[in-house]
Amino acid sequence: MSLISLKKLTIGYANKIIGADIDLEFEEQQITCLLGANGCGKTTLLKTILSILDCIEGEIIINNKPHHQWTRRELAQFIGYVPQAHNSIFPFTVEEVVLMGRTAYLNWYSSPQHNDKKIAGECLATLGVEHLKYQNYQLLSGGERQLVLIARALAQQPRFLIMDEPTSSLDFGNQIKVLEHVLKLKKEGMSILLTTHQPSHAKRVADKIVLLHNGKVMANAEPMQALSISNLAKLYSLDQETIEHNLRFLMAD
Ligand SMILES: Nc1ncnc2c1ncn2[C@@H]1O[C@H](COP(=O)(O)OP(=O)(O)OP(=O)(O)O)[C@@H](O)[C@H]1O
Repeated sequence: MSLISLKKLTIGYANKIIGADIDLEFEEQQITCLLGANGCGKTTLLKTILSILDCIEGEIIINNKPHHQWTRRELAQFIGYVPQAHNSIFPFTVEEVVLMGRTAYLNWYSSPQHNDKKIAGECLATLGVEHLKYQNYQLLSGGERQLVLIARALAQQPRFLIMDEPTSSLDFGNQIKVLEHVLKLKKEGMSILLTTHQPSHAKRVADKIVLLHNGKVMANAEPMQALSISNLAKLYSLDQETIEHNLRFLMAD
């Protein structure tokens, strides 16, 4: 079953179209990886699905309901979001940042309860960063922040998880831990859409790979088919020999 459908979507900003004619289906309990060159519009697409940005044309159907019929609260319970790691303006503790993931389940007048704190603690423990709980989020390293933002999205307990370059600041061990965790979440029933600049990461976890190029979906297929040498060469504007030569060193097989 398709959890999210994008129909003839045009995405972008005022006076600036970034992508058009985007037709995609995100299935239940599947991992989709979105790849494309810097600036091709991956984050713009994610933010449009999340209703952070309005779509210029077309339609987004979420769980059989047009996205404009969803309230912010309903959407936050359905879709979790891991943005690219960023600084916080206020000196929140790590626990407070993760508890923000529980906001969708709180009334406007209520503060997080014991159960919310328990869930936040469990999410931090799952990612191996429970020891950071009372630290100032602003003082964490980029990789630590990234793990905390994943914990915050897990605290949302969403059905669909959107992750924008979730492994970009992580050391090799934590990259593997996050990829393993993504596979575990899928096993538990979650659907995931993530962007990455690492074809090997996409190959490791994806059921389906979407390549975004020049504002269009260039490929939407199973990993082996999507990650062909000719597709990668076109996507990253390199010749096929250079891609082939380097993949021998960079990919596992
Ligand atoms: N608020 C904005 N207003 C106008 N243009 C923007 C805005 N935000 C981003 N852009 C432009 O939209 C284009 C797509 O940006 P986007 O962040 O979606 O790319 P991306 O594929 O996620 O890039 P990267 O891989 O480098 O993170 C870029 O040319 C960027 O400069």
